[in-house]
Amino acid sequence: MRTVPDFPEPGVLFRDLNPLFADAEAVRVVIDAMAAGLPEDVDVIAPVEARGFLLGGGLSIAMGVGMVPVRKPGKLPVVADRVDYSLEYGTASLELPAGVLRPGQRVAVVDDVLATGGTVAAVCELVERAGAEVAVVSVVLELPALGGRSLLGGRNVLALQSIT
Ligand SMILES: O=P(O)(O)OC[C@H]1O[C@H](OP(=O)(O)OP(=O)(O)O)[C@H](O)[C@@H]1O
Ligand SMILES: Nc1ncnc2[nH]cnc12
Repeated sequence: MRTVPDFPEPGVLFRDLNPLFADAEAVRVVIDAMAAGLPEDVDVIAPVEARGFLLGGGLSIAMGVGMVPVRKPGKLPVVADRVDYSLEYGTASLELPAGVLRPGQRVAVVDDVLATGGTVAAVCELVERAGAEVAVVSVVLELPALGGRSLLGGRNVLALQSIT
């Protein structure tokens, strides 16, 4: 990965994982490590648009479980629920598709970066409001200086790497 200063706005140190995603061996190592860390009783993966989708497909195949994609507004034909949230550089909203996540299912929330935690906290809220359970939040990279875990309560958070 590489660090790009002042993107998408002044003061943000943007951690760009595109070099990782472009490297087949790195992708394999990351997917294998994420899969190895997930609880065995996970029923479904909830990857977050857009960068979480780059991990969700591989992880779904590696784990043998399906996916419920969590999407930005205006993309889903039928919406179960929506949460508005703040992230490191602004505000946004995420939506859960209707009729695919079942109450009681154990969900792995998957994304590339945990920064302020606003994004994955919003996904956890969508999952739990649907009556499902967040078994784990799995990310490639955590930025602990931004305090993301504090927004996630006592939830199980796995990060492959953390940098300050
Ligand atoms: O912990 P937070 O402060 O919420 O930030 C983390 C989120 O920010 C990025 O997504 P972004 O909203 O930039 O969208 P993208 O995946 O479409 O690039 C990243 O992929 C995480 O989802
Ligand atoms: N600093 C950062 N780098 C990459 N993705 C991010 N998402 C939120 N903050 C980020």
